This record gives sequence, C-alpha cells and structure tokens, in this order.
Amino acid sequence: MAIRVAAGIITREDQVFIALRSDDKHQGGCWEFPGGKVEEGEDPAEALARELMEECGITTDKSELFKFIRHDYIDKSVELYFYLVSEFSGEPHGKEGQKVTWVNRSDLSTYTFPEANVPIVEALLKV
Ligand SMILES: Nc1nc2c([nH]c(=O)n2[C@H]2C[C@H](O)[C@@H](COP(=O)(O)OP(=O)(O)OP(=O)(O)O)O2)c(=O)[nH]1
Ligand SMILES: [Mg+2]
Repeated sequence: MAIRVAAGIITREDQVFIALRSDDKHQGGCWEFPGGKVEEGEDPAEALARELMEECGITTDKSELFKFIRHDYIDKSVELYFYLVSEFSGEPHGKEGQKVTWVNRSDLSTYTFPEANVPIVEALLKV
C-alpha cells in the first residue's frame, strides 16, 4: 500500500524554501519540500497545513495543488500531493532542528531531491 504525503512548495518571489531530510529517515540526506504523511481522517490540504506548522512554524494562508505524483521506491510506494504555498503567516524555519534554506528556483537543480521530485523540480524551473 502506498503512503499518502502532502508537501508544500513554499514560495516567496523567486525563492523556494527547502529542508534537508535527516539521515535516519526514508530518503535521508535528500532535500525536500516540507510535509509529511496524511493521517487518518485528514484530506491532503489539512495534512499540509498541519505539517507546515509542525515542521516550519507557518500558517498556510493560500495553497493550490500543483502536481500529484505516485512513485515506487524500492522500499516503499508514495502518493505525493505537492502544493504551491504562495501565502503564509510567520517566518518558515527548521522547527524540528532540520537544516533549511531558501533557494532561487533556477538553482533548485543543484540540490539532490528524492527521485519522485524530479518532475517537480523540472516544472519549477520552467514556471
Ligand atoms: N515531505 C516530503 N516527503 C517526500 C518528498 N519527496 C518524497 O519522495 N517524499 C517521501 C519521503 C517519505 O517517504 C515520505 C514523507 O514522509 P515523512 O517522513 O516526511 O513523513 P512525516 O513528516 O509524517 O514524518 P514521520 O512521521 O515519518 O516522522 O514522502 C518531499 O518533497 N517532501
Ligand atoms: Mg515530514
């Protein structure tokens, strides 16, 4: 069974906020768009808002679904709901101690993301 995940592409002007997955996690050592598993009884947008508060300390004020991607890793299958987060309150930070950074869209391809994110990064380079 695939796990459902909601992830936020937090944008401000030409920049995107990304976080480093810790080594002990699935796809550890890769950069990610903050987010996490959709819990029982939640829809993906609710999970997004909860995860962005937990991981980055922001309130999501405006988000829209950007892409849905299903990907089979060797060890697990994921269904990823990527949202563009264009309005938020608070200053995003690594609330769980994770390393974070703002990057220019055009520099996204220089960061290593999980395999499932490749089409997302490509699409963001074009927007
Ligand atoms: N958050 C996030 N997860 C991603 C991305 N790309 C990608 O393949 N994933 C995968 C890695 C994980 O298998 C899964 C997300 O799970 P997670 O570990 O973030 O879940 P979570 O925040 O609920 O954390 P936990 O309960 O496992 O501690 O989705 C991405 O851009 N962002
Ligand atoms: Mg997470």
